[in-house]
Amino acid sequence: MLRADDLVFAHPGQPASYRFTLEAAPGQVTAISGASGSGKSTLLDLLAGFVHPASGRLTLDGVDLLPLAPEARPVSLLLQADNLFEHLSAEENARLGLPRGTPKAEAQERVASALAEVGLAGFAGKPAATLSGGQKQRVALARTLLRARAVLLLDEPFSALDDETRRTTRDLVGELTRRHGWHTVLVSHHADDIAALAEAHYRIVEGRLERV
Ligand SMILES: Nc1ncnc2c1ncn2[C@@H]1O[C@H](COP(=O)(O)OP(=O)(O)OP(=O)(O)O)[C@@H](O)[C@H]1O
Repeated sequence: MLRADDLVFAHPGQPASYRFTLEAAPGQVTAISGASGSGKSTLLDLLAGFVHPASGRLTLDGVDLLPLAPEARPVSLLLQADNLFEHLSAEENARLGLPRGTPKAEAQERVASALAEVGLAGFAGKPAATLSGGQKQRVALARTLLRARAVLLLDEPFSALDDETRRTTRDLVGELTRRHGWHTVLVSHHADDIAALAEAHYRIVEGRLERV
């Protein structure tokens, strides 16, 4: 279980502070909604370690995450767009999820398997710049698979996609979350995405997370 207990944070120069408490279970999508400017990205930044709370606790299965730098946290982050290096191929982008020094043959096999799992077998050599928005998100998910981190943070990951692609990409996120036991935290202001995907839903109101 990913748990945030009373994480207190204020942006420099802002008088009001946030106080976030939430639980995100493995194999489930936990949705976060809230008005523009309510603090959704700030919450993800706290979970990822890009900003530090003044007080509170953040644990994954009892392990304290707060002392860990962002790259040492068991956390992957997927944004609305711009998740890939455009000049690299699908395969090269996905491979960035593997530890440096992974033997070449093993890396090729694991990248091919991850691309197949996200429905992109046959796309390995394509430059990212030539992929559609949905295909790019799938490559980013393949990289996340290879990273094998227990927490996946998604910041409006379907917003740049057309309706049909958003449904299939959304279904894929749900499948991968269940299959790999990810603690997936989805920031979205789309009620239909939340209804289709999330087992739990919090809304940010006046700096607090309210269970919906
Ligand atoms: N680095 C910063 N310094 C000061 N204030 C900031 C900083 N980053 C964000 N804020 C402010 O904190 C508040 C919350 O911002 P945040 O980006 O977390 O909201 P959000 O809910 O993700 O909004 P949106 O839905 O519009 O993306 C906003 O009022 C924003 O202006």
